[in-house]
Amino acid sequence: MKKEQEENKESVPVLPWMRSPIQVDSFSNCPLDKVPMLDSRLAVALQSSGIGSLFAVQLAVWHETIGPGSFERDLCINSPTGSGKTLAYALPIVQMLSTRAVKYLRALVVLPTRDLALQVKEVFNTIAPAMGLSVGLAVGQSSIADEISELIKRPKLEAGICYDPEDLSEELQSSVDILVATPGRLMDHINNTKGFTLEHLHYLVVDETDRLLREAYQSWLPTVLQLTRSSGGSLFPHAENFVPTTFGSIKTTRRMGVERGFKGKSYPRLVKMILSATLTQDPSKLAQLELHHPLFMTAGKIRYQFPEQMQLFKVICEPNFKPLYLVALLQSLHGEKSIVFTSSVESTQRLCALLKFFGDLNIKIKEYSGVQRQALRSKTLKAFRAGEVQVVVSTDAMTRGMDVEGVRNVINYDAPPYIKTFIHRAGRTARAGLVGRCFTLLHKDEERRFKKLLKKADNNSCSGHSITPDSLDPLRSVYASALAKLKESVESETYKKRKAGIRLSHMGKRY
Ligand SMILES: Nc1ncnc2c1ncn2[C@@H]1O[C@H](COP(=O)(O)OP(=O)(O)OP(=O)(O)O)[C@@H](O)[C@H]1O
Repeated sequence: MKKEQEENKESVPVLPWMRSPIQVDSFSNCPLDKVPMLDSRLAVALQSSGIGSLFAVQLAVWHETIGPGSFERDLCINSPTGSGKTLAYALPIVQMLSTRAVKYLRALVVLPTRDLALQVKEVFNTIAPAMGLSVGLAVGQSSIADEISELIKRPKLEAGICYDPEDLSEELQSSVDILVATPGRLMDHINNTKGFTLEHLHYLVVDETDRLLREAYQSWLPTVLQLTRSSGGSLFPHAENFVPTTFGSIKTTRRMGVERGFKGKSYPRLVKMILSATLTQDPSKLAQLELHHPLFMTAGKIRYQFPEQMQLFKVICEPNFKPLYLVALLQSLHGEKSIVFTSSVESTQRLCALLKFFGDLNIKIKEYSGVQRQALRSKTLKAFRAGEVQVVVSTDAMTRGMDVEGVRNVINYDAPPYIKTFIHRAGRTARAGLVGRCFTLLHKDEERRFKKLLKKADNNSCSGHSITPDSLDPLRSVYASALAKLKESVESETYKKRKAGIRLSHMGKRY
């Protein structure tokens, strides 16, 4: 409810700087050889990963960073799902850091989940090595010891000499220039890892900002800002080791009324880039980021947008027969890669079990949710990416940012509760300018609410998609037996759980 109020309240931005944004859609795709000042090594790396031109948002951000904008302002980017926001920030950061003389941790990218962080690291991996830069990951995928050995370089010690551990910690150095992290593991390293420091940080990217700002995660944001804040003298004591590029440096002139006390003075500062397809416009939330003379970049007039190539459909289902409609719909899609979203872990588990009891549907279906082990989630994603799995039934754990090539359909098995959820779920398809379809299964009495929800977004025309009796009727008897099997399996599981619970409570009494 609170989120819904926020969505309505924010339709006209309160903050003056948000009312005159840079319109991203006034830019168009630009071939790499026409991108001003793009390092030729970067162009080669991009081309070898199949990228021949920059998308609109990438060019717009390039303009404000490497181009005339010269990283003068912090960037707040609201651009639709699949429009290429990751490269939009990765490219200028990599190009800027390529001239660095000494290796320090200079760029930090924070994401809300492990899978997203892994994905973003892959993007950096396609361009950073070509520029001599290394990228690290702090997400808790491996043990903390393994992660530390990836992130921190130890000095080579001479055999036979006794070293004071305190002296050694002074000599520890970062092995990476860019770190992609989730807040929890980031805080672990800040608090406990010897040699891990943010004192040389020049770039902070907060991807999926609205989601990250909603969660406090051990006060990660105030901590990062505190650790990178000026302490009176030079903001970055080792800034002299950072050689500014010929394209513009991150030395910036503070403006009066923006940061008091720095009028006319120029010095390096922490550059922030925040991004989302549904960027918050709430002043109190944005204030937490302590933005420097922020520049708002957005695509289109309405904040919530479905990708242009997205087709929206609603499927009206008979009461109690939604699973039947889902199966008929999946069959009509003939094994195209699809994601089915449900409203909860329990709903995901039950729907997956029910689909299995339907017998051989000729479609490989897997479950994905936040309560699964990371290894299992990664395995599912890998199989889905490879096309070995055609349908993933997921909770909203897959809603944001996940980029799986070839997803043609998103199916809202349970209607999305908020427009933000709808935008992010639907945005798993129709990415990078490709076509995609989003189906929402509804009961008749949900239709009005759904219509209201859609009105909040641009590109919102939604057609009816009917599932014909021809495709439903042959499935009815299988459905009845699948339901009976599910009921049986749920009852046996409940019985087992209850029994285990009784045993545990007995043990509790005994010990
Ligand atoms: N210039 C480009 N040319 C071709 N493909 C691109 C280009 N830039 C990005 N892509 C591809 O577009 C897809 C979407 O990019 P990305 O994941 O960065 O989108 P996004 O805007 O961050 O989406 P979301 O809001 O859902 O996180 C990816 O598969 C990426 O490889």
